[in-house]
Amino acid sequence: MSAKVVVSKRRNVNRQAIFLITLWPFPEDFFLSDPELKSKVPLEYLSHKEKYEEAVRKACLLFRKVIQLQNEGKGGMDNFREVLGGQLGSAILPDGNPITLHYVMFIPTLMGQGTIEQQAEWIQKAWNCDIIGTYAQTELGHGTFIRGLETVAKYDPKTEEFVLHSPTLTAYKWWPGGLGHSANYAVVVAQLYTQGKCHGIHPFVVQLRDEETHEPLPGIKIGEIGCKLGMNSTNNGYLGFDNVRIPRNYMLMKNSQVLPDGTYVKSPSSKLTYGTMIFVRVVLVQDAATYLKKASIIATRYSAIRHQSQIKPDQPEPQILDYVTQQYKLFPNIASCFAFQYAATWLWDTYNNITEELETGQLDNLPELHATACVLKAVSTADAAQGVEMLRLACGGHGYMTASNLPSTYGLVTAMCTYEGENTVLLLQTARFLVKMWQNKTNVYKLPTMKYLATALNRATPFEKSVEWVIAALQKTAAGKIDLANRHLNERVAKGQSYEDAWNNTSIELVSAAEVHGRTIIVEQFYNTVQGYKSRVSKELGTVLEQLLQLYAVNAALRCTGDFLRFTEVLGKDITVLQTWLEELLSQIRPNAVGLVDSFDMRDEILSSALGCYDGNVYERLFNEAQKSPLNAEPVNKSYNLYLKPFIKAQL
Ligand SMILES: CCCCCCCCCCCCCC(=O)SCCNC(=O)CCNC(=O)[C@H](O)C(C)(C)COP(=O)(O)OP(=O)(O)OC[C@H]1O[C@@H](n2cnc3c(N)ncnc32)[C@H](O)[C@@H]1OP(=O)(O)O
Ligand SMILES: Cc1cc2nc3c(=O)[nH]c(=O)nc-3n(C[C@H](O)[C@H](O)[C@H](O)COP(=O)(O)OP(=O)(O)OC[C@H]3O[C@@H](n4cnc5c(N)ncnc54)[C@H](O)[C@@H]3O)c2cc1C
Repeated sequence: MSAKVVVSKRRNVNRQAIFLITLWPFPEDFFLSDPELKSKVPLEYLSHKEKYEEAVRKACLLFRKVIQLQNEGKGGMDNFREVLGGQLGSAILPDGNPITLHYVMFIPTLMGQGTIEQQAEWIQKAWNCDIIGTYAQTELGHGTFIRGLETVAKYDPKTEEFVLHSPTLTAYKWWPGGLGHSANYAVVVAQLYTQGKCHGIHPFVVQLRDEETHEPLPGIKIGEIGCKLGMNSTNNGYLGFDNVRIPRNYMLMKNSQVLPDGTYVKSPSSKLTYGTMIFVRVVLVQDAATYLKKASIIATRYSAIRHQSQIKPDQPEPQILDYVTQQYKLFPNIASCFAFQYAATWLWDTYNNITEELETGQLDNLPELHATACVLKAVSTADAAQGVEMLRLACGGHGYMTASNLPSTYGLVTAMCTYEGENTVLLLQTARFLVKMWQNKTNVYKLPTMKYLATALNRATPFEKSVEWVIAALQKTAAGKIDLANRHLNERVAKGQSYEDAWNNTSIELVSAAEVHGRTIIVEQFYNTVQGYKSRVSKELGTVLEQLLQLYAVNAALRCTGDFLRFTEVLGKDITVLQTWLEELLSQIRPNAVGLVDSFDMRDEILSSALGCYDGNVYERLFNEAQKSPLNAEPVNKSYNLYLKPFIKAQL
């Protein structure tokens, strides 16, 4: 990963804004210049079935090109990450990729949960795409509470096979990407029974379809779940089993095993089964940054083009970018792009370090990684979804056009708040960990993202207009909220409630405490990154990064004013200083706004937006896109003579 300075000079605003980005040596042109990866007809004018068929065509070509690059020694996992992620991936397949799960969850699960022998058996086939897999965990009746999953896998020692069965309709797998018509294998998460005892959920490799004819195998009931808010080419499917037999060694046995006679060998930790879910949550923070960057570019460039109303009666209509309310919609989201990018990079490095430890049997840091991945996925995806919607609204009617690509981007980013762990549930997971740390304070000193909890509660944080103060105030607020929630938990238990009831009755506070903890981590990572860059970049870049950091921090503080007044020494007058500081920063960032989003370096083909093109020819592009509507192929539609005309005549 090489960091370079990209200088973006906008001719029509004649300003220089530079932005430090991490450049992946990724050959975008190799994909974007391929005519076969372009849609002949805008997707929105295809049928549901045509959209899926077009997505499969493109996905196969996309991955064929990635494998070609790999065979030529031009990159490996990074290329997959680029074509699967929210940048190039969603540009080529804006309605979702039906093969994503093969790479994002099927292969990682084989690697994370399979023995060496099983990896040898399955991984090459999967990498060669001899088989296409998905990850089938969620059921019609359960998505969050995976210990409640109903699909069963009963071991038959006579034949040394597992029998998979869906005892109820709610046991049907429901949601897995690519499951409907694309994948022919799946990792299926099921309740394992052997020797008459249930040992909880475990992962199994199951063949779903014939490798030649793609026909569903006997006992397999399979299909797609229908239209959704977005991602309608992802081919999310359903899967029911009617006593389907698989060999014993189709149970992924890295962590726990079933011996030929049916003896169950327990895993060193039941949590290791959850490993795949951490990986995706970690990469989703990067995707949240990517989708928010895309929407920020579109809305900021459009705001520089759009002229509307008057600020002064004798003046021409200004760029809407000059309205402070518009700047308030745009600039904090631009700052969030940087914040989530830096948090994603830090989390990715942390994940890789801890995953290496897990390989050596060291589980100490797994709980903190889980808690941190949960809260950063929840906060970044929620903020990104809210931000994309705010940026769409900032573009007025044209933001509501499909041609703006903002509705589709919203459909992609808002799904992230649900999949890979619904956000509230993940925040509660983080809260569970925080309360445990709080109750057992000796552990807190060791954990990097937690050590502030040891001192923050009793530390004086007199107000000052600085990022350092905001971080200290957020930390003190997080500690105060965890402490208060813990006290309310104990009070409820003392009044006779069970711990579980007390937990449920305190859960609003617990979720809120976890969220503030997450924001503390994000601001601190942003701060650390900027401090690290300042000595290595030009003064002007350092100034811009500092402005963005301050904007992100002061906006985070203003979102917490109620809690700040409760848990820190801040006073009402200090909140006024924060508000004024925010307005000063909006004005300081205004000259660099377009340059900053330019430096996200997303080409027009990636943006796929009539509003966000680099040349700014918004109106011509909107009008040209309108001509692609099939309705415009003829001046009078047949419905006139069939319905309208008789209707009108009948009224005369
Ligand atoms: C490459 C880039 C491209 C990106 C493209 C992306 C496209 C993506 C496409 C779409 C893809 C979408 C694909 C999909 O959507 S795949 C389906 C995703 N589904 C989920 O994420 C389900 C969410 N539910 C859960 O995670 C569990 O059921 C929870 C945890 C909520 C409850 O469960 P349970 O009832 O058991 O909870 P417990 O509270 O008793 O916890 C028990 C203990 O376990 C620990 N624990 C729990 N979880 C983990 C964990 N994960 N790692 C490590 N540890 C973990 C926990 O701390 C606790 O420890 P302790 O406190 O007892 O010590
Ligand atoms: C686009 C998309 C793609 C997906 N892809 C896959 C896939 O490939 N493979 C797969 O296995 N799954 C997949 N999923 C399913 C996804 O993982 C689940 O939707 C998710 O885990 C949430 O579970 P659920 O839908 O059952 O919601 P529920 O768990 O029923 O949640 C519904 C509501 O109940 C609340 N709730 C639930 N439990 C608690 C609790 N303990 N405390 C407080 N509130 C609670 C939630 O906060 C939420 O508000 C996908 C989902 C989507 C939207």
